[in-house]
Parts: sequence; structure tokens; C-alpha cells
Amino acid sequence: MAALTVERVSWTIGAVPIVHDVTLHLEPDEFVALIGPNGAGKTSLFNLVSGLRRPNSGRILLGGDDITAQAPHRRARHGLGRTFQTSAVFGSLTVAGNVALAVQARRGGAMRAWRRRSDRDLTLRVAEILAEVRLEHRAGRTAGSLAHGEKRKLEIALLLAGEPRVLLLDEPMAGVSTEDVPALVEVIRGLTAGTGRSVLMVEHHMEVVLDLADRVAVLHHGALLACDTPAAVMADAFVQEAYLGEGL
Ligand SMILES: Nc1ncnc2c1ncn2[C@@H]1O[C@H](COP(=O)(O)OP(=O)(O)OP(=O)(O)O)[C@@H](O)[C@H]1O
Repeated sequence: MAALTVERVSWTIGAVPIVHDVTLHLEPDEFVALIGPNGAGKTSLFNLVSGLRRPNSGRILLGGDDITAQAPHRRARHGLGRTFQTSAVFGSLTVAGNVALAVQARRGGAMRAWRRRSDRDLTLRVAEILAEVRLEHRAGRTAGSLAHGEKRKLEIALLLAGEPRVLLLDEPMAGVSTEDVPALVEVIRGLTAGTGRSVLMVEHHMEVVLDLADRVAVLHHGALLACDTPAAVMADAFVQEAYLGEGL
């Protein structure tokens, strides 16, 4: 069963089609990159999947469950996590403190039971998440003092605290200096490998897309132009003309 299914989804503003009849599947452990020129509808599609917008038609399924009518926080509880282009960390809190808050927020529903357990459980979970994003050595630093690349790792850590099965990453390389890109790429690669999680990532850096993606989905004027292996998409004349020809 697909981890995420976007089925014939369309969204219009007034009479203007912004996302047009998009169908897309994400398998467990699969990494799909969503590319397209500026204004192609990538953020709009993310908004539809995460629930910030409702489609005019079509369905969105997480696992086998139809989540089309669910609010964003219910989708998050269901296993859908999203990062944004802007940072969502508390700069004056430590790195570990930020992650601890996110873990507690996730477990908020079971707070009474959670409180009865020792702080050690929380500390262990925070350490586990920081190890996954390779930020253990920064645990005691304030989040505001991190470089962009490390801040992005922390944002991913906050996402992992929600224990998502499907992650939507919105331009994770934005603002990250060239020398910090490889380390961030390795953290992002680790998000799917053998974890059962799936990733849908919007990213403009083509070398990062080609390195990470199992498949590349190309949006153009709100419609899905292609969704195939990176090699097949790069070789597609239609894609080259519509997207790559316009420059990155
Ligand atoms: N709330 C809105 N009101 C009016 N127009 C909108 C709204 N949201 C998106 N659009 C329009 O929909 C189109 C798609 O925008 P969207 O931000 O989804 O594209 P994108 O592919 O994410 O672009 P970028 O790569 O620049 O982030 C654009 O023409 C945009 O102006």
C-alpha cells in the first residue's frame, strides 16, 4: 500500500487553476523530489497535502486512510510531517530543549501517563533524535547560534519528534552554505533508508535532487508533467523544454 496517495487533486483560486488533476504515489521508504519552475504550484501542492488548503476535487490518502477533510494537526497526528521554508525553532532555547518541547507536544495527548514516567525517557528520546540528525554535539547550544545547515537539521529533528511516516521537506537547502550541503544531504538521505518513512521534497538544487531522489516529479503550470527516475526525467525532451530550458 502506498504511504501517500494524491489522487486527481485540483485546486483553483477563483477561476484560475493552480494545481491541476495531480496524481502521485509515494511508497514506504521512497524518496520523491518535486521540481518545477517558480510558480509551478509546488508549495500549493504541499499546502494541499498538509491540509493548509482544501482541494476543489480529488482525494489525499495517508496509508489507506482518506485524510482529504482532515485539519493539518490531525494529519500530523496521523503521521504526516512538514517543514517550511522559514525556520520554526526557538532561538533562545537550547537545541535539546527545542527537541524536548517537540517530543512533549507530540505526547501531549498522553501527558498524564507521560509525566509519571521518568525524565530519563524524554532525555533518551531527545538523544536518539539528535543522533539521527547528527546534532548530538550541539545539544547544549542555543538554537539561535547554529549555522543555517545545522538549523535545518534541527528543524528535521523537530519533525522527527512527531514520529511521521511521511515527511514533506520544503526547500531544505535554502540558505545553506555550499560547504554545509553534503552533511545535510546525508541526514536527509538517512530519513528514508530502511526506516519505512517516505519523503516528498521540494528542492531547487538539481544536484541534490538527482543525488537523493528515487523518483522526480515535475510540475508545470500546476500539472504533473512527469514522474520517473531521475535519469528518465532528465532525458525527457518535454521536461527539458518546459523546465530545464528555463534555467534553474
Ligand atoms: N493564496 C494565493 N492567492 C493567489 N495566488 C496564489 C496563492 N497561492 C499560490 N498562488 C499562485 O499559484 C501559483 C503557484 O504558486 P506556488 O507558490 O504554489 O508555486 P511554487 O512552484 O511553489 O513556486 P516557487 O518555486 O516560487 O516557490 C503562482 O502563480 C502563485 O502566484
